[in-house]
Amino acid sequence: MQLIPVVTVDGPSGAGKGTLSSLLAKELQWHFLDSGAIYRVLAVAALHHDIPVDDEPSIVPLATGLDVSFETDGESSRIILEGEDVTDDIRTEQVGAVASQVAALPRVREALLRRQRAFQQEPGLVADGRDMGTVVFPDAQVKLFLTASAEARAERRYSQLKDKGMDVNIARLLTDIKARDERDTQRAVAPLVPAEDAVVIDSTHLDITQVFEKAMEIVRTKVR
Ligand SMILES: Nc1ncnc2c1ncn2[C@@H]1O[C@H](COP(=O)(O)OP(=O)(O)OP(=O)(O)O)[C@@H](O)[C@H]1O
Ligand SMILES: Nc1ccn([C@@H]2O[C@H](COP(=O)(O)O)[C@@H](O)[C@H]2O)c(=O)n1
Repeated sequence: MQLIPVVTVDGPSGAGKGTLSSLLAKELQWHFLDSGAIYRVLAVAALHHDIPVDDEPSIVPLATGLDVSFETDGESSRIILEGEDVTDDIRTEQVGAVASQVAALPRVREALLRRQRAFQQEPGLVADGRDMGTVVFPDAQVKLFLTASAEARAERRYSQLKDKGMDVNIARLLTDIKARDERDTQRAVAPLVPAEDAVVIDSTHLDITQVFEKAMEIVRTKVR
């Protein structure tokens, strides 16, 4: 049986995983899984339902029955949670921080596994996250680990949020990024770590096109 090919892109917050993964998915004409969006939607659901972020027994059923749909219409895609469009709401730094707390709960991660694996569909999948190559798709044909210095990532996030007209402070962003790195790398289950067979790309001094070309070079050698 021919396995449906998967390219995983893991790495810390703001490294450019989403940007790279969507470019790869477009180039290959494959599906795209933004697994962070699932954790972010769960964080918003917990906030909506007034569930404390460390209340694992209440968040597990919420994760299992999460009423979310990812609606794509040509170039644009919307995320609908319990009938409400949360596409923009999930992208705030506050929701990112809550998502990383919820994501540290082992049974919550377990509850979201099947939902993520369901994205592996013909003709292939590009999966973006923290544990795509280590836990969710351990048999992926290509595993990339995209990183960059915390300072470069904070600057990128600063420009991104400024462009959206948001009032942001770079020192605060750097502190938040370091706190998220600490939580994501130190958690007991599925910590952020490169898979043993991952190729590490440090994008600190690379622009988006250079990262994309490097990644495509690796993909071409492994996927036919
Ligand atoms: N190599 C790069 N050089 C400069 N800017 C970049 C590069 N890669 C991505 N960016 C910019 O950095 C910002 C963050 O990128 P992106 O959202 O892809 O990161 P991410 O790793 O998916 O973050 P998160 O895990 O928090 O979702 C975006 O504004 C993107 O355009
Ligand atoms: N596979 C994943 C993806 C995400 N997380 C956690 O969710 C937070 C938000 O993710 P973004 O990629 O959208 O920034 C992130 O900080 C992780 O804590 C995860 O654990 N596993």
